[in-house]
Amino acid sequence: MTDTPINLDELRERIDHLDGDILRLISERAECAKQVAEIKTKADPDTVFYRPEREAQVLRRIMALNKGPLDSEEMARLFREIMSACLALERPIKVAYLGPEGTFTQQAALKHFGESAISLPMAAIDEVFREVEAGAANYGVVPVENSTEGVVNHTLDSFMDSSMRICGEVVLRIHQHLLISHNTRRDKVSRVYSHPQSFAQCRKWLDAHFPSAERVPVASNAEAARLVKSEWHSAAIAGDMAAKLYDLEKIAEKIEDRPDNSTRFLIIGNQDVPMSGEDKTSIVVAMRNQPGALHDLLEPFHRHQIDLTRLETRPSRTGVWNYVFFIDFKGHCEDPVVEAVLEEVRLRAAELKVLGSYPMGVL
Ligand SMILES: C=C(O[C@@H]1C=C(C(=O)O)C=C[C@H]1O)C(=O)O
Repeated sequence: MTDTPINLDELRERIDHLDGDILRLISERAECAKQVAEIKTKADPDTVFYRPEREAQVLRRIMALNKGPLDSEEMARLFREIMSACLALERPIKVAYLGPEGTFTQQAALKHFGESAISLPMAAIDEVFREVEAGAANYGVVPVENSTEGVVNHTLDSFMDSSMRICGEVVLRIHQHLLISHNTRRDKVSRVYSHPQSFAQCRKWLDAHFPSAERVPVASNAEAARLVKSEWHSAAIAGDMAAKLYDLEKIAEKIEDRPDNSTRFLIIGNQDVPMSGEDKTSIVVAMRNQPGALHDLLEPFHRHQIDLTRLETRPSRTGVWNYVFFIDFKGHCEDPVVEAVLEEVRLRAAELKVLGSYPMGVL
């Protein structure tokens, strides 16, 4: 900016002018995205318009270019919505998620795909998998691990029986609140509803503030919020989306015991995602039940200096899958070093399945 405006009218005039420019530029961008879609359709009528690796690159570039005063995450969120709207011009993406409406998984789905996506609540994790497998939804969103409470076993188990690929990940900071309805007597709260994971995340806070309230576990935080609506002596622990959906009042905010409480969600789909430059790969490996099996499995990763980000064990359900390990590591399966490691692991394992390579969560 060269000349500094001095009064309110001048500033507002300048803002109107800038808004006109922004509007024109967004429309131009949307025209470009439409043309990309036309080119893609010409090359292949069944093409998928959504490109996770390209979107991750766009967002990373915006964050790197941003000089403030808005912080980079905020700026990336705005661009996330612009991309979401551009993509919806062609065909809105349908995303199945672990419902009901108002859950953190829905929040994760909208954070990843933007508000122009159509989000479809499912009653269980395996239903999310089935909906995407059947083609009724383009993608699915399921929770996989929480920093306080650990792994979501249903999700790992669903991958064992499914051909779904992992197309992305999204990490959400989880803030839990104590919510009441307008007719709850706040001095008479004798019962608290929530999902068991949320109770576990707020255990110390509840022990300190509501030691004698009955804790009633329910299927989701959103369900907890719904129940509170009609009970004058109950409260719910849930997040912002559920609070807004059921119009509840927060009597205590951010009551999670750990300030860094976050949950990682996976995006599942039918797509193999090309390299974005900063990627992760998830595999599931069955090892024979013999001494040193885990060492044999991990040794090639160590030798090739591949950074493991997660290792989980699940009991196998068949004879072949003696020990089943879920491993996440940095790198893409088309990277020659990763290819070499996977080849070595394949020789040592009873079975190896690559669940997908995908961009590391940006937002
Ligand atoms: C425009 C494209 O298609 C979609 C829209 C994008 C965008 O608006 O920037 C990015 C990736 C795709 O999801 C593209 O592939 O470049």
